[in-house]
Amino acid sequence: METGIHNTSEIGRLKKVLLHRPGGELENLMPEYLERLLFDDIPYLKEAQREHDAFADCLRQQGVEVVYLRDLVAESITDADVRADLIRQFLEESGVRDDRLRESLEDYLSALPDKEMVSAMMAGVRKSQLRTNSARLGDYLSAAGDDYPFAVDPLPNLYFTRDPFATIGTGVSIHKMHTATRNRETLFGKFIFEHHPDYRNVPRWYDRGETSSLEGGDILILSPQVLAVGISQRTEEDSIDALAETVLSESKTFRKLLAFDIPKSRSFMHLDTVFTMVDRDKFTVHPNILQQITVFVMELDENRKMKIRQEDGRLEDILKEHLGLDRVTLIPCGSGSEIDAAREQWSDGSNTLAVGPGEVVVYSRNAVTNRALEEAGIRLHTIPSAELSRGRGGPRCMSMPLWREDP
Ligand SMILES: NC(=O)NCCC[C@H](N)C(=O)O
Repeated sequence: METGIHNTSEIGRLKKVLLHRPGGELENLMPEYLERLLFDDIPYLKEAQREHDAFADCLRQQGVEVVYLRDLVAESITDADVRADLIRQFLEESGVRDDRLRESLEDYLSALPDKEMVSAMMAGVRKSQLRTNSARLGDYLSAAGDDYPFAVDPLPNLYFTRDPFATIGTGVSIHKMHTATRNRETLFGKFIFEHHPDYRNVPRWYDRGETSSLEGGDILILSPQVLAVGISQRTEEDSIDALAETVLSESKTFRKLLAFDIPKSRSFMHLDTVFTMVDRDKFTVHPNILQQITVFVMELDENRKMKIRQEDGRLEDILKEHLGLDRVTLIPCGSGSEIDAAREQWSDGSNTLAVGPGEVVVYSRNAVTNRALEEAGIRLHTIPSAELSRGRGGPRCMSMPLWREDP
């Protein structure tokens, strides 16, 4: 049972991982609000949970300890003050302004045991769940005259535990997210890393109070010395400057940060939607963006001043040089077919989770890419993916390593 954080690569043997089993938040998705909530479709919850359980079982079979976000948050509620603080901040960040509504929500949440309360926060609260509780609130709701059905919005993207915070080395970066809907998720990270007995003392590389956005899907740990971070739709250059400054000067091992400038678009929202590491010298990549990636190298010089230079040349050669490898193989999503590449990248064909060097978890639906990975000598653990993939994230997006062996 490891405590604390140890994550020095993408491919070291995975020992402990954080997941979130999708819950009631998916049953609070409505067609009119999908875009704002970053979904393209509404997954069928029961099936999504079955698929997610298969993912967790697959990881356990590989010797990985699986912990769940809801449990870590509940275990962070170490006393009544922490609990009251969590409720207060949650309602404030959920935009609850009216006193009557806030009181009613406080009553509703306070009456629940810790785990159920956390699940209720994650699921969101329908106004209809409150109406019967209080006549005073009923008056407010009918007077307010707005027909928006939620008192508190759901957090449907929580099962993508990769994004709101990220473990790097022995520390954590807690993120300011690009969108308001996902920014609320990071409050759970704040409470875990402030109060959970196993995690409260870990170093902090970035914080949710920063002014520019950074999301975990953009952060890849290529080696104990080299980080890669995407400049993407979700992660801004200023955040990378700040992260580089802290990690390169304060962490024990990291010496370089490679900033990957990728196209800013919904389908390529994070670096890990187009590029993941599958072995010491092998990567899967979406071929359509290879020509559009620019890599910048960030390093501290002998006076501890940040130096940034742009790399020219092929991605393989840049990776070879900075990782000290003799050769690098890029395995294209879609295996050379433009059509399969586009279709399978949309369903996260390039978003693999390594459980050890050369061994990755992938979605079953991406058959063309999966065959290419096998032909390149990668061992696959395939998981079902009809419903989970509707949220636009794959096995890497759905997991946050807490402990990996060194590569
Ligand atoms: N690392 C990732 O790429 N995560 C996938 C996040 C999907 C989610 N619907 C989002 O748009 O943020």
